[in-house]
Amino acid sequence: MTGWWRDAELLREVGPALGALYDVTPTVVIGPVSRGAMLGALTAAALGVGFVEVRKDCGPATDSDRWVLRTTGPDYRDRHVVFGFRRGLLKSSDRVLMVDDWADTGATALAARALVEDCGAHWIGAACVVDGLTDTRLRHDLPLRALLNIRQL
Ligand SMILES: O=P(O)(O)OC[C@H]1O[C@H](OP(=O)(O)OP(=O)(O)O)[C@H](O)[C@@H]1O
Repeated sequence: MTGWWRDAELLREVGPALGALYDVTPTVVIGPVSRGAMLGALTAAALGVGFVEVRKDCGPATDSDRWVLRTTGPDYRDRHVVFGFRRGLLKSSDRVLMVDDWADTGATALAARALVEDCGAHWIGAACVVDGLTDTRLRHDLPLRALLNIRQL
């Protein structure tokens, strides 16, 4: 999928398209490293809001600020990944859109939602390029919306 960004037109259009998946306008976009961060930044720029990178296996040991951290359930590679960011980057008044390239188990998106809730902020949902959810209930429960379903690839 990373080869898609080589196409200039697709690169220009993907941020606005992801940003249009929900009617609610976010005040901030978040995206997990690495591809979610790249796409999230494009989406935030298209929406005219800021962006927060959800970092992987990184935390307060690197600085003195307070962090929020969540460990995923088993993801598509059966890993338990610790995601987080500095607590001060999200305010309780924020409306937060998560962006990623694809979802499989949904473990990454569930951890991102938990982080947003830990900050007392409003979670809008996850916006992905490809919906490959194995547990289809998560599509509604997260919620998760996507530009493509994996069956279309
Ligand atoms: O629904 P899940 O099972 O959680 O899987 C989806 C996640 O996995 C991929 O990231 P990956 O961990 O491969 O990181 P990368 O973007 O750095 O390649 C993808 O970019 C999502 O973030």
